[in-house]
Amino acid sequence: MSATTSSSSATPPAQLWPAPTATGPVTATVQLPGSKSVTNRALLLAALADGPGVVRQALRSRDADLMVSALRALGASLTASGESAAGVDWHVTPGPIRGGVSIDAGLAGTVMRFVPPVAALADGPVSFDGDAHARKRPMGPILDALRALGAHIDNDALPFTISGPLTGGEVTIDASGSSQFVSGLLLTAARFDKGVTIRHVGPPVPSQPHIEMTVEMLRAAGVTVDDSERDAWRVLPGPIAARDMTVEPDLSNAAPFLAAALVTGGSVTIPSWPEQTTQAGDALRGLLASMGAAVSREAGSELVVTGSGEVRGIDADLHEVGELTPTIAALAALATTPSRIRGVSHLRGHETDRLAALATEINRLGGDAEETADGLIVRPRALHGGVFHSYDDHRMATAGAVIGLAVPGVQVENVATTAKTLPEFVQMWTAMLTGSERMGADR
Ligand SMILES: O=C(O)C1=C[C@@H](OP(=O)(O)O)[C@@H](O)[C@H](O)C1
Ligand SMILES: C=C(OP(=O)(O)O)C(=O)O
Repeated sequence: MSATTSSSSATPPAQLWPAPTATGPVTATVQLPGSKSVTNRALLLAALADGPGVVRQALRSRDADLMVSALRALGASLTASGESAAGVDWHVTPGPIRGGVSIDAGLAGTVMRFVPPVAALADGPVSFDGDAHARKRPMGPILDALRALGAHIDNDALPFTISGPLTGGEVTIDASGSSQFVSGLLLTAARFDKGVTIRHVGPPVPSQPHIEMTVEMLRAAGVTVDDSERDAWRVLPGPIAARDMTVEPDLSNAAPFLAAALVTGGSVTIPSWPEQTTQAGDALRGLLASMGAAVSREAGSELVVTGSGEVRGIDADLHEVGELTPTIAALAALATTPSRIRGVSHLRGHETDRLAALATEINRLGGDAEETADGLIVRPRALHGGVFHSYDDHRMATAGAVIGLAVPGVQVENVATTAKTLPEFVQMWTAMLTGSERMGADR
């Protein structure tokens, strides 16, 4: 049958979600499920540990499910209990690391960068592939590093096959494209015979808090990590202790909900905001205050963000917290004064080229956004309705939802892509706007 007569071969129509427009100030308490970054580190460390462990209130999402499948394929046993809106408790029993398997990384940076070092310890070759766009995400520096440490790898990006043995040792790497190159090597390094010493040479490494998260979680598992020298990390070989730990709520996924307080002049409360955390989302407290919000932390560690009805522009270097850029850019598109976002050229290697995507989609709605070499300039201009494309990027989809709060007629294409880290996004967003007192996960 020819393509023109086969309905099954036709491109399916884009799924458009009418982003709800707020009819007044939002007042809501939003409980967020667990952090993607903490969940996927915790699962991987549990699978490499010296005995059975538990990861509690873990995120259930596409990226987390991909990590679970990858670790199972490599020989760990993971069983779920207590599944609720708050997440799931994973009981993880490590096993001998098994080769001869294929891993699907989807579009998950934490799978494509964190799992190959584990696979290099397997007793046979392990193949990796992912979504079409995943093949474009930068992998070269971590694959070169694994080669330098002893592994054989047949490509410089997805798809590739990796085989050990990997002994570890010293390696120099340019991690300016992604902090995940460093985190990926560090997470497994204690299991390499010689441990690992990583030296970064190149423009500054982004997302330092995510590297701190890696180091902190390794130390909590009894691993010796020396990060006293700038741009160098040393992990001694040794056991990774089995733990029983609980995942913090995902503070980066709080961003669009907190942004709703600014856009509508309302108030959004996030319970269980950690007192101390390495999550990038903690920077929202300062960023949203600069854009005009009143931000307070209440007893019992609730975070409350209250908008005045006016969103102010911002000049911010988001190099350390790049994953907050889509929400900040959406707010900038609704602001009364110009904004400049700097330091985030590495976002071109995220789920999509986020700088190009944000400028294109804001301008498609009548806005005035300009890409720079390392960020965006967004100037105030009245927006109109239209389709906001997500590019299979969960944070683009939620950025479209934020704009839709203030601009009637915004339709977000493929909002289902939010399943990467927050499968309940649409229900939680709708509940926030319809005034349910508490919504989201019960933590
Ligand atoms: O290690 C992690 O969990 C992450 C590190 C960061 O990656 P980059 O350093 O590539 O930006 C961040 O943007 C990503 O969402 C999650
Ligand atoms: C960059 C992101 O994800 P990943 O872990 O796939 O790199 C993100 O969640 O913003």
